[in-house]
This record gives sequence, C-alpha cells and structure tokens, in this order.
Amino acid sequence: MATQQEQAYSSLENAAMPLPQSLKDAPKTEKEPAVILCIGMAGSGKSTFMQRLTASIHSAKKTPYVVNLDPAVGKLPFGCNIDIQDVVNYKQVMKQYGLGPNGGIITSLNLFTTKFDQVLDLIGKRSKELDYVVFDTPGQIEIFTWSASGQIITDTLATLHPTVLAYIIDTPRSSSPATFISNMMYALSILYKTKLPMILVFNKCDVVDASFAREWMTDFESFQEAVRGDEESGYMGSLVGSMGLVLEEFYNALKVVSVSAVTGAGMDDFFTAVDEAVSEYKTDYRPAMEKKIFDKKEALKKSREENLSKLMKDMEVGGGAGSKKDTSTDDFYDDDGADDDDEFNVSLEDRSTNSAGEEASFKRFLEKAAK
Ligand SMILES: Nc1nc2c(ncn2[C@@H]2O[C@H](COP(=O)(O)OP(=O)(O)OP(=O)(O)O)[C@@H](O)[C@H]2O)c(=O)[nH]1
Repeated sequence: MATQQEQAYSSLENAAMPLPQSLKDAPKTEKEPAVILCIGMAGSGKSTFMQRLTASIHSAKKTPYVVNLDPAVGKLPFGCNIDIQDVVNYKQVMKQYGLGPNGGIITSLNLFTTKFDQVLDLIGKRSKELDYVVFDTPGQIEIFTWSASGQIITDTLATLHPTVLAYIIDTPRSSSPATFISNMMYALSILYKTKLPMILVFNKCDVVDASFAREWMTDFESFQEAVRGDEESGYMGSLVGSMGLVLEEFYNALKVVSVSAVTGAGMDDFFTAVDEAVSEYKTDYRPAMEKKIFDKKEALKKSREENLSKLMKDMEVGGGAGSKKDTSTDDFYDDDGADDDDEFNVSLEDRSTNSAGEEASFKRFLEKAAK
C-alpha cells in the first residue's frame, strides 16, 4: 500500500507538476516516524519530560530514536542515540571563542548544525523501524526564534518527516499573567518562524493545575480580571492586557495539554495531541512546503536561464571564442548535489552502536574546523 508520502508525490505528479528533485530523492519509507522537538525555557522540565516521553514510548511497545541537542546538560537522565556532547565540548568552545555560557551553548549548536545532514542520515537509515524521533534542546529558546541553526534544524527535519513542536511550559512559574504572556510570546515567535504544528505542554501539573491557563486562553475576560488583580503586572498591566487580546487568534492554532513529567499524568493526552499535530502537518504543512520548494526551484531555474542567455548574448557581441559552442547550463553549474566543502567532515556516530570518546572527538572536530 502506498504511504502518505508516496500518495503526496503521486498527487503532485498527476497534477502534471514536475516533482522537485530534492523530494524525489527523499527517502520513501513505509512507516514515517513522527519527529517531536521539545523546546522550552530553562528549567521548564524538558529533560525530565524527555525521560517520561521515552519511557512512555517504550512501554507502548513502540520504538523511539532519541537525540540530545543540549551541549550543557551533562549526564542525561534518558538513553540517547545521538548526543551533541559526544561531538562538541561546550566548555572548550567557550574557552576557544572567549564566550560566556549562553554564547558557548549557541555556538556549540551552530557547529553541530554544520553536520546535521549526518544526523538525518542516521535517522533515515533506521526510519523504517522507528515510531518517534524525539529531540531535547537547550533552554536558550532564542535558538528557535532568531538563530540560523534553529531554522536549519526545524526546516530540514520537517522536509523529511512529520515534525511537531512540543513547547514545554513551567506551569507554576507561569501563574502570573505577566510571566504567562511572556512565555506565550516566545511560543508565538517560534510558531510563526517555523510554521509547524505546536503543542503547548503545561508541565509540573502535580504542583499547580493548568486549568487557569486554559481559562485564560479561552476566556479573555477572565484573563483581564487576573491582570487587574495582579500586583506583579504593575504599570505593565495595560500592555499585558492588550497582549492577551492580540494572542487570542494564536491560541486557536494550538493544542494544549497538561502533564506532569514526574508522575506521568497527562501523557495519553499528549500522544493524542501528537497524532492530531501529525495529521495537521500532512494536510497543511507538507503541501505548503512542497509548493515552496517547487517555486524556489522554478525561480532558480528561471534566473539561471536568464543569466545564461545574457552570457551567450555577451559572448556573441564580443565575438568570444566560445560563442558558437553548444553550452548547456550543466557546464556552468555544479549540480550534482554533492557537498564539496569537506572542511567539517566530522563523522557522527550512533551511540547505540558505538560511543566515541568525547575529548578525542571534540579535538578532531576543532582541528577540522580550524583548517
Ligand atoms: N514537580 C515537578 N517537577 C518537575 C517536573 N518536571 C521537571 N521538574 C523539575 O524541574 C527541574 C528542571 O527540570 P529539567 O528537566 O532539568 O528542566 P530543563 O528544561 O531540561 O532545564 P534546562 O536543561 O536548564 O533547560 C528539575 O528539578 C525537575 O525535577 C514535573 O512534572 N513536576
């Protein structure tokens, strides 16, 4: 039976639309693992949630593939297939580039992202047997709002697999309207930057129930009332109040679940939300992405043809030696898709089959980077 991906391809082909080469080359798997990217502020409970998530996947007799993108997490509380810490030592990055902890983490991720294609290859090799690919990320969520590495990671993953963002929120720390709104603004920026389906995961519900947040998201008056009664908001009150109004439409685009990573409460709801988000990806995101890639390729082709005909004209005018030569675009453009830049040719290894020595691996990485 044809997979969703194959059906999507054939519907494009049936529409007599040439298929973009990059999509033709994408692995067509029987089973498509869903990618879950866990994003959230420092201390929101991402790593604890990852631990709960992988445990729940295993107990449902499904197969996860786990990737850690947080270079500063130290000892991981969950089993992991690919760990950025095996490749980049963020303390040495800080030293080498004269950076503080935040800069060190972001730069480490940027360095790692230069070889993200290897991560995709490792996932691709096992994708037939996988149900979920889950990513832990650093608490520096600006990575996903303005950094290039965040965009490369989300874009490349979403090109190949149904990808869902799980935005983890520290519920007890979001119980004031001002902190709640600032958290929502971050989530909004990430949503609009990536355009991927997003699940708001109100974590730590064993400490504070998230019903207040659901109410604020569905009943504007109740949020306004909370703002009026909140001394912390102070002079910010009117700004926070108007933000609440602006965000109403954004709330409609989200799935909301409350969980406790510690007790495991709410995980069933989370997986239901993931299923819904995957369907949303397939009906909304993937067709839009395929059209975007197609349009980009067409624009590139057009500009190449224009440049070529300009060049041919110039050669004719100048009577250049090659003016009569049959020249195709292939002679001017290296279009074999191969990566000619071998500067950072670092080989990532799947920890489940081989765990590289961190020091040696990082030394290798820096040596290649310095070339
Ligand atoms: N009560 C309770 N505590 C939690 C829950 N989830 C996480 N925590 C606690 O919150 C703290 C932060 O959790 P982490 O999982 O390290 O959070 P993180 O988002 O990965 O933090 P960074 O690595 O700094 O970005 C720890 O003390 C956890 O034990 C939860 O569901 N309930």
